[in-house]
Amino acid sequence: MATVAKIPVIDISHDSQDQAQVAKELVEAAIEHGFIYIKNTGKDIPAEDVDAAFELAKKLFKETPVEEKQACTIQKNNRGWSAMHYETLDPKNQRVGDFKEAFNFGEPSPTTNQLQQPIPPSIASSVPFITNFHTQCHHLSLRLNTLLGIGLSVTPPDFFTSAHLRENGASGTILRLLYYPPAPAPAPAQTSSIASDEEKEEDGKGDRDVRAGAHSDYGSLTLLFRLKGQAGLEIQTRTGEWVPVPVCPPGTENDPQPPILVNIGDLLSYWTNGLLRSTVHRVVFPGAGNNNAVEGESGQGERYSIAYFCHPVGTTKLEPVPSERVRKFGEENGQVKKSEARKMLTADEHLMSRLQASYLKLYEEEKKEE
Ligand SMILES: O=C(O)CCC(=O)C(=O)O
Ligand SMILES: [Fe+2]
Repeated sequence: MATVAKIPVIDISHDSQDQAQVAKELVEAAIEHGFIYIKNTGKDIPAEDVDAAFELAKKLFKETPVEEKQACTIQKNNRGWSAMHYETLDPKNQRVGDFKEAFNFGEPSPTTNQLQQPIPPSIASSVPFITNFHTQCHHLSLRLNTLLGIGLSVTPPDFFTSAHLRENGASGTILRLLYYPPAPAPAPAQTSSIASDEEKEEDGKGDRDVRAGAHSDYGSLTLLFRLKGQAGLEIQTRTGEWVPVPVCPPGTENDPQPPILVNIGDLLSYWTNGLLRSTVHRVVFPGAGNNNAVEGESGQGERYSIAYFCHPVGTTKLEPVPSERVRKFGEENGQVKKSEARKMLTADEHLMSRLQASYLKLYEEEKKEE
């Protein structure tokens, strides 16, 4: 069995807890691993709502006619449907796009609470549920931002939180439903040896599809919901190895839901001079010919996940955050000089540059039209 990622499990659900201590644990995990399990006790996001969100994903990916989804094809605003192979998260190494389908919901309008994008008629009755789930994730991400602010002694302590408030402006925040179909049947044996095929798979450049290519996330924080038994997510350790991230780490087996996996995105890493770590990860097909499988999980069947990509208000200027620890880290690691030289980006500019690299077709087509 595989050696699994050693990611801390943190419980932020008790109001009576020592917030400074929880904040410290969260920040240390964000620095060391870039990934943190948040125990899901159902207080922030009720267990039945997580179940309902996965039911909605099944309806969208399994029962909705493809024409309805096509009419909502993803746009430059990053909202809508992304068909199989449409997105390529690791364009340098992938020959084909990701073996997945996804649907992105942008933030509801702060004034009307409506989604501002086309929605397939088959799931139109679920719009109030989607906006509510979006808002529940928003509140959890605000709590995490507040704890990060406390843990990093940022001044004022609500610096991160106020940069993320919906009422302070529009952001690139997305709630994304993901569907990964079952593993394709292995290609018929060719004349080449099995060993060399395996070698090609090892470096991610094999013919066999990768579910989500190696990447780091773009925003500040990502909240990831997964289903028990469905393997596939791996992170890259500091020494370059790929290790699986179990859905239910020890101590969470009896919780109402698997923990919510939180990871730091590139924007927050950039904003903190690289102190908080944006860790590279991918989704693969563990199991066949690869021993990176977690006990009790399977990697060949279909897989669902739900990601909430949290972004600050688009106009936020990404100057290093006001924290002594961030400043010192930047100085010690030569980041400060670089940051003086670097063009000061806004959160929207930062996101745009990343989207262009992974939606090759969308931006190629637009280039031709220009
Ligand atoms: O499906 C997963 O487990 C992870 C997906 C992911 O990393 C992403 O969409 O950015
Ligand atoms: Fe990701």
